[in-house]
Amino acid sequence: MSPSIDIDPLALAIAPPLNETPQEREAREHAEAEATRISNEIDEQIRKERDRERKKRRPVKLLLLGQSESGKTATLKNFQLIYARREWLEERNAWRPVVFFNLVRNVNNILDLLNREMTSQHARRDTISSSDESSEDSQLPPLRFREKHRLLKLRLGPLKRVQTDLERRLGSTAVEPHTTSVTTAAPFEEGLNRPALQEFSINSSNGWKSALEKIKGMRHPRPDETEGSLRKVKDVDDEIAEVIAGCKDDIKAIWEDSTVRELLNRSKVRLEDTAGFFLNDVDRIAATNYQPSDDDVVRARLRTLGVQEYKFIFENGRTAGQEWRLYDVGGTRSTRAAWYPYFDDVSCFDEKLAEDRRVNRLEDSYLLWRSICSCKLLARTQIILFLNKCDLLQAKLQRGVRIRDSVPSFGDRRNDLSTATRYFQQHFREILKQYSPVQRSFFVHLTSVIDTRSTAATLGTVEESILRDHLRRADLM
Ligand SMILES: Nc1nc2c(ncn2[C@@H]2O[C@H](COP(=O)(O)OP(=O)(O)OP(=O)(O)O)[C@@H](O)[C@H]2O)c(=O)[nH]1
Ligand SMILES: [Mg+2]
Repeated sequence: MSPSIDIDPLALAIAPPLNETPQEREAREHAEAEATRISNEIDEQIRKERDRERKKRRPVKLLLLGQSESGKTATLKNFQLIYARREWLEERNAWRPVVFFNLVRNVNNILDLLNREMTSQHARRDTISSSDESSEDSQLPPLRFREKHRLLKLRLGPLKRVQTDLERRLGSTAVEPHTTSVTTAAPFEEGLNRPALQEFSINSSNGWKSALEKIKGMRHPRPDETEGSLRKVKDVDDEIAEVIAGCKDDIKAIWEDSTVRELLNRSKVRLEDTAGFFLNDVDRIAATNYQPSDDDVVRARLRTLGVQEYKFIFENGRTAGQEWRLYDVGGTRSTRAAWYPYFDDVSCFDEKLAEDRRVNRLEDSYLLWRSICSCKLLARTQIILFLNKCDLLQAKLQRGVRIRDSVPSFGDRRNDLSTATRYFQQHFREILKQYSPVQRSFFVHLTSVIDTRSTAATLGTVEESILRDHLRRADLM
């Protein structure tokens, strides 16, 4: 039998030559050691590179903060519109009932006001002798309501039921709060009583995201759902669209009526500035075949409850494949939680918080900003300030509203957009400088996030800056 069977050919190949001299042996061993060292170095480099890649590929986390109605969710929608287009298109139609709901709510707000005024005119007429001469209203000529107004009220009556139906479907995210038990603007104050946990849970089961999921689920039935139940949902949708389409002319008539406009003026109600305003788009929306446009979706309003986590992978651009996690928090005082880049609204200097009418919105913003800047937990976090709703600020100033009437320190400065935004920015910058535990840069953008085109450019800059910060941290880790 041949003994070669036991010999490993590889061992044979790398075995030192049999007639090796001591010098040759030393040279060989030195070369082998050098080769091992280089190989280990390469392995180490590969390991480090992989590690760095892994850290860089960690999701970028972005927390959207700001008062209620300051435009956080609208900003998130802009991110989705630009960077996750496919998903956006899949979701776009699910916003149809939300736009219907917003439009119907606009109309019902007018009807409520009209009802109240007409009823109180009746009551005043009945007690004319005891009228209050000193009241401001009595100095103005009474509004003249005609048969037309009575008929409009009657014909638009079914929209009340439509609103109730939609409210039931969308859940509490469709209801705007008018009171709060929380009296602080600052979410990070020491000793602050933390609100009930359920308000803060991620993916809270009653926020706008789940309302949307529910609507989407209704359109794409689960396998266990019968065709009948799907048809029912579709019927309800179409029925609502038909009722609204049937009211189109009356909706336009009530919105364009000069007496109603005067009533809104006297009541200091500016529906154009309210969340989810669609009365100027009735021709398009009050149609049975209505499909929301991109802009409609950005402007549609559902309140955020708790914290809504929204994940997406960049589909295109330099960072395609990078995961981003956006946390969209509810902005009412009772739902303010752990907050990051801070979004705010500057058109609000003369407005009060919806949930607490005693509090000026700008004052509340300053307090919030201070609380975020001084928070030790966020000391090394990049903060980006969006001074949002600049379009509404511009319109307000053009109407002649004077800033100094609500903000005395504004003094005799020019009452125009650039002076106002410079003034507000300066104030936010000083707070940042004074209250940040560690010095940090001040990043600020003047925005109108319902303008998707200009917001795309802003978000490009923001993306760049956030990623740079993200990569710098990855290097430090
Ligand atoms: N005109 C105008 N409207 C805006 C702007 N940004 C947001 N809106 C509208 O304001 C309303 C409220 O915006 P949201 O994004 O829902 O506000 P939010 O900060 O998420 O509010 P919460 O969820 O209650 O905390 C929506 O109808 C938006 O379309 C803006 O720059 N200009
Ligand atoms: Mg929101």
